[in-house]
Amino acid sequence: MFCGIDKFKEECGVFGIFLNDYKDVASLVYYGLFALQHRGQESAGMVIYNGKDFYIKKDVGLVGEVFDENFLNIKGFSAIGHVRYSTTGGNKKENAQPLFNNIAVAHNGNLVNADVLRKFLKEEGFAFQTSIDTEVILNLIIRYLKDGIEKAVFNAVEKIKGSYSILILTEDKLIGIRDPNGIRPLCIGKIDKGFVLSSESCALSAVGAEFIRDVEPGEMVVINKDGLKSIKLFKETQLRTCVFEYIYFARPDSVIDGLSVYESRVKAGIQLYKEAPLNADIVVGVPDSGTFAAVGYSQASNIPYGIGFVKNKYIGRTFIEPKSEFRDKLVLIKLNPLKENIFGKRVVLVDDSIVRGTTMKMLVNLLKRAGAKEVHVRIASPVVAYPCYFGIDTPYRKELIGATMTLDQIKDNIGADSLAFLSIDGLLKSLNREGFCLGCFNGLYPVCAPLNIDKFQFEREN
Ligand SMILES: O=P(O)(O)OC[C@H]1O[C@H](OP(=O)(O)OP(=O)(O)O)[C@H](O)[C@@H]1O
Ligand SMILES: NC(=O)CC[C@H](N)C(=O)O
Ligand code: SF4
Ligand SMILES: [Mg+2]
Repeated sequence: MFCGIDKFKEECGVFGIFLNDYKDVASLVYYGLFALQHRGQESAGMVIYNGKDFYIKKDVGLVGEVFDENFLNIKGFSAIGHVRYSTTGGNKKENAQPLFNNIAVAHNGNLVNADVLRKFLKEEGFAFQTSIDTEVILNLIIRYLKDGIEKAVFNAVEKIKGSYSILILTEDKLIGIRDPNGIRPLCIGKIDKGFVLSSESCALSAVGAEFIRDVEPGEMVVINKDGLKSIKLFKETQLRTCVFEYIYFARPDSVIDGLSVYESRVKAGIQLYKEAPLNADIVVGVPDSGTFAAVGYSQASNIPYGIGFVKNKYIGRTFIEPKSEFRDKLVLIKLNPLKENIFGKRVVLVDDSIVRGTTMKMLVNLLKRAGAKEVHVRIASPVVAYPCYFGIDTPYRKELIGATMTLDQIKDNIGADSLAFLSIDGLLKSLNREGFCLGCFNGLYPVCAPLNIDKFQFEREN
């Protein structure tokens, strides 16, 4: 798959629908998952309920590859779907979500105490079919199911720690839960005589649903034929949305917890100019996610924005990575500099983030070879110096360029004429509110993070 773990990987996306009519729920979830494809490209899956039976389809691959016409023609009342980027447990068919055992569960996030709970459940006789943390959630719910699904969910979330936006599908209910810190997004939409739950609002538009609101941190929403009810699962909650959703992960046409992702990126670019101004001839953004901050930097500086790179639009994230000496040069087939705009110019090169620094090093080099007189790098987020434990597959700390080098060393390493990152204060100013997880920038996480993290910890047990 694309690039191995050499940068922050996306997370997962969940999408669910509950209708009072017997309709094409499979197609609707398919469209929803398509709109969330950027959140996970390893595997996809869906569970449909037609009033009598559950139908399940999941596999490794993209949304467009996993579901066939026969499956998508199944009609029903409700369905949930998932796109996965693995954080606990490898990328294989058994680990694809939703998980199913009379109820279906789809999870975005990562548990930090899955190991203890898995051991506890195994001692109680629960069998595990997968090596993912999500199965702990499913088995905990099943353990308490005799008291009814709502009570079972309540008891299960009391035990799990970490980040989770979860969808649960039963014969008569669609349930959505967001962890007490609201680390991963989840929102509610209205469609015909029913409701939609989605990781991001961009997927609501894809099915013609109308955005109602975000699920609150620590809230459970239960949807059935009588409508939607809300239950508070925790006494104490706080909003700590992952700030990287705004910086890089989420689609720019989504609005998360009241903030437009697009606007937050443009504003980060404006703030970046205020903190690190300079004179130059052209502002260039790194496609895709660096583009918006570049527009902001250009607006604030009055330096014209120009296209600096042409991106090969067929380079999906499923690009097979050849195990060859050219591995490091993958970016060359993704982005090609536009000499006409670059030659002889002082360029401000803006990207949303630097993780390992491999992308930026090559892009600076490409611009210089295309005749740029100077290349000044501006990054619209602070230095990533700590890993993430909450649903992002991060490189180890020693592989983060910001954890091992000073600013000057990074500048020299990537070959830039100057380099500046947005400060944490500046980032918060551009977002214009508080209530974020900033763990990968300051090492302070909303939930105690484990000392050792091993994505494949359960692989060896099965
Ligand atoms: O420092 P690095 O480890 O090289 O990673 C940082 C780069 O990775 C991301 O882009 P990515 O290529 O994943 O996707 P994009 O096209 O959506 O921006 C991010 O936007 C940076 O450009
Ligand atoms: N990226 C995610 O949200 C992953 C969800 C879950 N931890 C898994 O590995 O499947
Ligand atoms: S550590 Fe970083 S990537 Fe992980 S949830 Fe917090 S802000 Fe997001
Ligand atoms: Mg990028």
